[in-house]
Amino acid sequence: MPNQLHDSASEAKNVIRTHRTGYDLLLHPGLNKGTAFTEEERDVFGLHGLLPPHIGTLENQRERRKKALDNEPTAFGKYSLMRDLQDNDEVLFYSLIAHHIEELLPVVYTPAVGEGCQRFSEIWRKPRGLFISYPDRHLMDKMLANPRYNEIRCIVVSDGERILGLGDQGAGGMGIPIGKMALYTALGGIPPHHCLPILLDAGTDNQALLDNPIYIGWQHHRVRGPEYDEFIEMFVAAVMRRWPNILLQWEDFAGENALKILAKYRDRLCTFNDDVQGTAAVTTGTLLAAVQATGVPLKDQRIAMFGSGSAGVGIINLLIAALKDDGLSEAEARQRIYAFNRHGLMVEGDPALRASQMPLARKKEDVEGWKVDTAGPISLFDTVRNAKITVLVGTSAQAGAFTEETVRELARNAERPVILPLSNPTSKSEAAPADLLKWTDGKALIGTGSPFAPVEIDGRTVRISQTNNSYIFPGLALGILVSKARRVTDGMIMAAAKKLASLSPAVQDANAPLLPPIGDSRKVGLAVAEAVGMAAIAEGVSDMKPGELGDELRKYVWEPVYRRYELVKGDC
Ligand SMILES: O=C([O-])CC(=O)C(=O)O
Ligand SMILES: [Mg+2]
Repeated sequence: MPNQLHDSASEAKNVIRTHRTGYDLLLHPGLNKGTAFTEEERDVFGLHGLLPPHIGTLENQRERRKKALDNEPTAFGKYSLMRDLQDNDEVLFYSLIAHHIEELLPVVYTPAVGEGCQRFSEIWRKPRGLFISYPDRHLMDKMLANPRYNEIRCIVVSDGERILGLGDQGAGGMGIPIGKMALYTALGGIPPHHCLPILLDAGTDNQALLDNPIYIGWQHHRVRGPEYDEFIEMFVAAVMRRWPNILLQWEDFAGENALKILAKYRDRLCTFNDDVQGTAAVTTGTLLAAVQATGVPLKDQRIAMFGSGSAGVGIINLLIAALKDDGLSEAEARQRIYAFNRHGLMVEGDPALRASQMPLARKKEDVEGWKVDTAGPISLFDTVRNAKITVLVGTSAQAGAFTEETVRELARNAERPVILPLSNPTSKSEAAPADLLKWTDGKALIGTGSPFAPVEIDGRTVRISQTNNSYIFPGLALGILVSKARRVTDGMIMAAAKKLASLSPAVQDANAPLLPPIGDSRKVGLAVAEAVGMAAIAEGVSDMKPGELGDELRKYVWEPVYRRYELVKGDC
């Protein structure tokens, strides 16, 4: 019997061949069809009696689950139901999402996933993905060796230290790799059995978790310094031994670690950090679209980057590349950007600057002669006023940081100011779109990190675009996997950003939203994947021929439909 049949399904066209029968089959979320097993399959696989007599369809099943969701009043309750469904029947889970994408993405992903992580210990039920804790680090090879993981091609890994804007959630951070990989499949069409979410449990400094008797993680303060670096190194080495061609996505590591890890590993394997590069691509893509709508080229915009964690640094680096594409030199490009840490505008000589922030600081002479209201670090308001900022981007996790005074000042500098409060989840957003539109007389072009309802203003309805990396990472991953890219280059990230910008409704109509509707995310994912694959080929990190890519993409993409099952006799 071929090895891949040993512990997972092998798909040949629309047939699944498996040795599992009875209870064992029904308990496997990748194989379970519930009441949709046919009469013949119930005979062959020994399912009679384990299932009620009704033979259902995927449509019946969706209806049943949708009713249960509709009856659940809270977002967390819905999240919990969807997590259970995913661990019970993956085809049904993805089919339900595909049919209600606008409604269910905010349930399985941001913002509900935030509370899902905070309360992960309350709802932990079944194994999904891998928990690798620091005390178990010497068992890594053994854990990864399980034949269940033979078909894995991509991993999303977190250490739970900076979960969205919610800080350290310890092992509860596993909700994020699970949620991101759900979008790999839902939006990128990546087969679920190719995906492995991993949580590296290096402890937690969240006291509430350390004190909580039902906390599922390692109840210990975070391991830091050389021990932490060694833990990450052991992990990467073990992953590369097991799957030499793996795609490894880093997610929600604390800022300094995120940047350090990315710099250390990006030339050693096929890897990217979504908070650094995915967020950078969606933000740059949105800005490229927005500037077309404003009629003022990117090189003539003045951008305030409020927040300089992993996302802020990633965005600035990609924006500099985009400004250079627009004809500026590196030095001129840097002059266009005003970057903030939590104290204020970063200016050279400030002892509070971290190493990664130094290159982002303004020169002292840039701010000399500014009229400022407050002593100490320069505020966002004073920067907007003095530097005549036209674009405001927030990655600070400081709710309400874009105040009325600041936004009204911004509106004096541009006919159509661009405002992107990107912090997640909704409770951390730097501003609410309804306020931004009110304070700018409806003129602001807005993109938010979390989903927001449309806003009524001056008799029109403004749809709010969700500038979330979900427009990028599923397609980026798909493009990488299909082109068999060996590395993730800056050119591939920029190609994703530009492709997204080209799909913007605002490019056709300056009053339309900046990004395509969430309901089109799957189409966006495919388009981004193709652009990424082409860039990988152009940059020499993929050996595929450009003409082959489209066909390979279409062949690879997985659809949530039930397949016919055949029993394979095995010795296990
Ligand atoms: O997950 C999201 O919605 C966006 C993201 O990566 C983050 O906020 O860390
Ligand atoms: Mg993230």
